[in-house]
Amino acid sequence: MSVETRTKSSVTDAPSSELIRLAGVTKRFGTNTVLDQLDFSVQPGKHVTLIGPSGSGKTTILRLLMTLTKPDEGTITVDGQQLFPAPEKQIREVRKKIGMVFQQFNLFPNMSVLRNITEAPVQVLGMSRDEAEARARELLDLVGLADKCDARPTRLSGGQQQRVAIARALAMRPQVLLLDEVTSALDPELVAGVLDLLRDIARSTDITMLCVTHEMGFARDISDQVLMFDSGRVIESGPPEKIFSDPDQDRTREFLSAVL
Ligand SMILES: Nc1ncnc2c1ncn2[C@@H]1O[C@H](COP(=O)(O)OP(=O)(O)OP(=O)(O)O)[C@@H](O)[C@H]1O
Repeated sequence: MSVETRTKSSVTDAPSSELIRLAGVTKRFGTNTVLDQLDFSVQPGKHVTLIGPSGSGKTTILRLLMTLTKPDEGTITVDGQQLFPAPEKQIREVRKKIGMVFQQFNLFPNMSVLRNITEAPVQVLGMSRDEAEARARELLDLVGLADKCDARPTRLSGGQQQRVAIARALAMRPQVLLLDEVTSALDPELVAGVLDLLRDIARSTDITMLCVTHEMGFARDISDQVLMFDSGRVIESGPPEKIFSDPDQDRTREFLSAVL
């Protein structure tokens, strides 16, 4: 794969700093405390998977990082720059470092596949249209859709739409890729192809991944670290071989026995 400049060879074995840090983050919806004094950090180039029961707050963390919602308390820092609280201009700068792929693809239905991918690099990064298109074609090749440049997303299968969404996220050359249950809306026969693509991206680039998934095999394959959530807190974290085979917490064991 040739995702420019972000090959594994540029990763050192011991990343020196944190790329993402959440400190004392609390998020409430009305009287519902969804995240409760949450602390965790992610090192550059690492793949961290969030697992846990429905409603435990996993998606809310990704939405906070995307600035789609704000914390009630605490700080969030990305690449040394504070995201909350911070002035608008700084938030926009930090946001450029983060790409997200959603469960429901969220493509623009009235734009071609190519335009879906080029729009943000042109509008947000100020890239020339020629450069953005060259990059988009390279990414479409990467995700196996080189022949779909001119198609409308609605003419594509769910799996193909999700591949376009992955290409669109990568087009911004993010340092961090957030993946929110990206195969949950797909027909079962399309799931493996999308997960294989993400495995390839995880293996062959140095992009940092924060991933919410119910696909435990995928989590086991790509993760450097798994965080087990329950009621807005991380109740256990560790490498996948530990969490999936010999967790410390009964709650983790109980959750895994229900989903594996
Ligand atoms: N905009 C909102 N308004 C009110 N409550 C919300 C909102 N967004 C999320 N919640 C509540 O916050 C809690 C955590 O939701 P979140 O989506 O983060 O959980 P999750 O762990 O990702 O769950 P799932 O695995 O089902 O996606 C849930 O109780 C949810 O109902």
